[in-house]
Amino acid sequence: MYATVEGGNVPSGRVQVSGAKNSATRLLAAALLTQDHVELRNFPTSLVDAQHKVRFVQSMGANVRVDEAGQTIAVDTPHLDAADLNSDGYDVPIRTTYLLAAPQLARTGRARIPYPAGCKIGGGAGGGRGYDLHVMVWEALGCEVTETPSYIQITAPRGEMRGGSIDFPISTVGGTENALLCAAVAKGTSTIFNAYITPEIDDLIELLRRMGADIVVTGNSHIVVTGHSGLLGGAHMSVMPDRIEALTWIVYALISGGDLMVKGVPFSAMQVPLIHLEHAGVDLMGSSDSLYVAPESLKSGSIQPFEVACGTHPGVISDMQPFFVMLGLLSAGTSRVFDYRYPERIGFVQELAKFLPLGAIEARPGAITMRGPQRFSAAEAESTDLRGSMSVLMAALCANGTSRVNNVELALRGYDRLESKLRSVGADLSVHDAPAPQLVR
Ligand SMILES: CC(=O)N[C@H]1[C@@H](OP(=O)(O)OP(=O)(O)OC[C@H]2O[C@@H](n3ccc(=O)[nH]c3=O)[C@H](O)[C@@H]2O)O[C@H](CO)[C@@H](O)[C@@H]1O
Ligand SMILES: C=C(OP(=O)(O)O)C(=O)O
Repeated sequence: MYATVEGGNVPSGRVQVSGAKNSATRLLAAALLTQDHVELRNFPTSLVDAQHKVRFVQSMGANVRVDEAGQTIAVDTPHLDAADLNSDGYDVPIRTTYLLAAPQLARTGRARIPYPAGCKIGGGAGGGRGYDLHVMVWEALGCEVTETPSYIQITAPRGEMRGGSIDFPISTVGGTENALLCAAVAKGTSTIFNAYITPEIDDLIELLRRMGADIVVTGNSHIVVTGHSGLLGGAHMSVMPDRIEALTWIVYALISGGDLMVKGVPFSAMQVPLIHLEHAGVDLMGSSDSLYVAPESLKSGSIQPFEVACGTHPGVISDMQPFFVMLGLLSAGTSRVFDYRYPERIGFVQELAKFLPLGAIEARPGAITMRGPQRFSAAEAESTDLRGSMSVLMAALCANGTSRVNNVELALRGYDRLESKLRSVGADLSVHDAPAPQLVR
């Protein structure tokens, strides 16, 4: 899949932020922890990651009805089992497959899940993204874990998970989510130490509570879950808006010189990133859920050079790193972005450099330097990861002329209805559902 971009159009209009990928995909997993009805509103139904997960849980027997127009899904799961899938059935290119273990374990005491995939942004032992902490969660709750070539098998020898103590050695989003789901249906009490509670995990806790789970949170890292010893009840809930998408639109408006009304901004989930924008000289005008971004938002007429370090919430999270890089390229001087969480998340820089003069940007693990202000020139580039792909698309949208971005499905993993949203504000991007044609030189 590739995108062609006729760049240089200045965007103008209103854009609605969709439900968050990093909430929706785990709420869908939680929705399987019951045989009753669960309805998820503000669900990003066109998101590639959500579609993969819906397809996989359907193949395991869940009944998921998708209402695209209403951005809602309805989930009923009287039966769920992955035991009959063939090995191709486990080829699911998303990260959060580990969250599909708890719903199977709660029903049958055994589970098979695809290996976690997702963006190749390093981070784990050996350079890949690890899943050892998920194995740790299952084992802490009394399960045995076997890794086969096609899938991971998890078995609760006594037919159900038993409450236990889970002490994370690092702050882990996925690990905390997995621990919550498993502990909610286990027998007995589980304690999660050094949990990492992001806004999306607050969403997950809220849905689990609505489904009847007993979860007590103390401070921001200690959770006690009194297990239900089996499945929970039904519930309704709305997925929180995507804070990374909100930042993406704000930065796009700033670097393109456009004027955008960004609707559905989750302010409380992105206070620190917004403070960093203010420090870079951006004057954001907003209402309770919207921000208006226009050339007048730049108090001195330009973005001021800045340094930002990405870490854990409530700070600037690593998924926002490429958008601060884009902002730095437009700043009046040298800006730096440090990524302490995913230091190897720099692959996109060499693709972005194709749109820029030599020396405009350079990267080493954990640190990216931008020398602005720059203008982008049309180019052909590859997508390296979700946010990197989106930042390259942004460069193409700002460059005069025709650009091509290959493997754009990576961006579509995280941006719901991207093509139509861009078109609605006057930008010209077309997604082609075919392999990228060879370049004729
Ligand atoms: C689907 C989703 O929500 N993904 C987000 C989540 O990823 P994800 O949940 O994978 O990130 P974690 O917070 O778990 O990872 C933190 C660190 O722990 C490592 N680790 C994690 C699990 C494990 O079993 N072993 C291990 O070594 C990771 O490689 C990383 O270095 O948080 C990342 C950091 O904010 C974001 O970039 C991703 O968008
Ligand atoms: C890295 C990301 O997601 P995932 O963990 O799903 O690969 C992302 O959302 O930028």
